[in-house]
Amino acid sequence: MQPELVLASGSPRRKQLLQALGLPFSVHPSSVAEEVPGDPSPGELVEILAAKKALAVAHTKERALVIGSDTVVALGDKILGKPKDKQNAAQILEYLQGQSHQVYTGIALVEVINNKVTRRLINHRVTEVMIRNMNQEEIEWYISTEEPMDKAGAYGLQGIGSMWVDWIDGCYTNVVGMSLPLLYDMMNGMGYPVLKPSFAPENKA
Ligand SMILES: Cc1cn([C@H]2C[C@H](O)[C@@H](COP(=O)(O)OP(=O)(O)OP(=O)(O)O)O2)c(=O)[nH]c1=O
Repeated sequence: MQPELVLASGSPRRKQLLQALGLPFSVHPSSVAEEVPGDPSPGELVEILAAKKALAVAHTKERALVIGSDTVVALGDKILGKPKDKQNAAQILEYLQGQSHQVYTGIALVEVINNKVTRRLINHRVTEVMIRNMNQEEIEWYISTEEPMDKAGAYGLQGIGSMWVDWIDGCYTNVVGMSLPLLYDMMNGMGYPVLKPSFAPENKA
């Protein structure tokens, strides 16, 4: 039986990114709480959460390679996820604007064979992003588009938010939700060559 490639994510961006690989896959969002005890660094946090998401879905599979991912934004001693509400989105944008910050995205690959987790590989990448100064009118207008509301750091580099992103240093897809060069390396490293795929066709049922 061929393994199924499964994306353990409800993020439309991650689905679009994974489609770029041209492999058949299914989407099974996980419903884990995005909380981690202690005081992890941003890199540790995104790796732990990516693994948590992938493992939760892996436990429901018989034979699969499950991909989990998590993105946060870090500036100074603050780690920022998605805004809680519009007021919080404004606070985050006010905090980020005018200086560069780091976007961390973790990827976890979990292999399941005969209902057992056989292997896991976890890693992350960091990209530096510079958001230029935004005035009050720009922040309010941007939030009224709703784009910031489901994104770490309250902006979308791939969308309207790009108007205020002066530059990035590092991997673009890492900011948008999943570094494709990292995923490519991890899949190849785990013995699932992207260019010679052997996954089961997508189950449409
Ligand atoms: C910084 C940034 C983040 N994002 C998104 C990627 C992620 O979807 C989201 C961060 O939230 P996550 O908690 O990483 O992911 P999610 O809740 O959207 O999906 P799931 O947990 O089911 O995988 O922010 C962008 O789309 N563009 C950007 O420029």
